[in-house]
Amino acid sequence: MEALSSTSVTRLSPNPNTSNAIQIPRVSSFSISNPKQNLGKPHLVAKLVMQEMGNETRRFECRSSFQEAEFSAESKMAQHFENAVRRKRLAVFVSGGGSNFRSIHEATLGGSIPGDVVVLVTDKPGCGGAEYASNHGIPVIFFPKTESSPEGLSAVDLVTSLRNFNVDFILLAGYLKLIPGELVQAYPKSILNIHPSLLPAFGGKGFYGLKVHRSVIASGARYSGPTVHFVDENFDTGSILAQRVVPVLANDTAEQLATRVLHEEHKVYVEVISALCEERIVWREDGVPLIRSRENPDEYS
Ligand SMILES: Nc1nc2c(c(=O)[nH]1)N[C@@H](CN(C=O)c1ccc(C(=O)N[C@@H](CCC(=O)O)C(=O)O)cc1)CN2
Ligand SMILES: NCC(=O)N[C@@H]1O[C@H](COP(=O)([O-])[O-])[C@@H](O)[C@H]1O
Repeated sequence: MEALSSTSVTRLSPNPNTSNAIQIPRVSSFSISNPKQNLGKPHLVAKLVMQEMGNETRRFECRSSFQEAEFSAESKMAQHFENAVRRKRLAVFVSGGGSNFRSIHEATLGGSIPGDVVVLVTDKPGCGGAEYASNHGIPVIFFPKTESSPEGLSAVDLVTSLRNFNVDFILLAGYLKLIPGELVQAYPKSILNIHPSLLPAFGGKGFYGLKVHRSVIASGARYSGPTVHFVDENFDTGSILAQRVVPVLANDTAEQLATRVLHEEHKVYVEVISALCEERIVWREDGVPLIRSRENPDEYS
């Protein structure tokens, strides 16, 4: 009887075009060295299929009649190593000054986000964000194509272009146009937006920039703050991932409140993008996304 020194495994590994490997896996293979294991005949090598049970719980199910194989410490380490080392490729969408874009870009350069901004997308080629991108050697794509701007890309061409850049995640940072269904479907659970109010309040069509802060002040709300959420096909209705609270002061102008909120935006967006790139987003059974703490993997926020 011939002993096997390794077991061939079919593994479902991250699809580079999705936020979370678990969603649309791509099949690859590797070996688990297993000197103690004797599966008998070589042609009866067990085919192991990794079943993704969420980011947290993973196990191998043995599809042969021989045995059920537990997810080994070694393969788990291999998975973590692969996730840890591959920097994610980011596309940022902007329409304005781009201070969130700059803070994201600086965090990628400074090491707090394990990813790289590989392309900037804008509907306003002359905006501050596009200028910053050009000055830093980041390619700029013009989107969308409209009657008044026929040089912009169509949604289908934008998806192709982002695929060509091997983009993993899309980050909206003050982008003021509706993201079309084609893009949402091409990047499931992989597009984030930051909005300058505590959603679901003060969101939706017409709520952007200073209009949001004016409405918050006029409402009498005593607290406001940014929300980071996944993008679905409507304005501001995607799953909420993180929020920060700031006070609304008695004599606030919209500009003062905007400055206070923007300060928090820069911090929370970088924190969330770090978690996304480190694959620390997990989806609760009811569909709410949570962030696993880097320091204490048993804690979620
Ligand atoms: N499919 C989605 N697309 C976008 C989302 C989203 O959640 N799902 N978020 C927005 C950003 N957003 C607030 O976070 C937002 C931006 C703009 C508007 C709006 O009313 N825009 C005006 C046009 C403004 C202009 O071009 O100057 C409009 O569409 O008439 C609402 C919400 C990004 N896209
Ligand atoms: N509804 C979308 C929206 O209002 N987005 C807001 O636009 C500003 C862009 O600033 P920036 O260009 O300096 O990052 C930010 O406050 C962002 O939350």
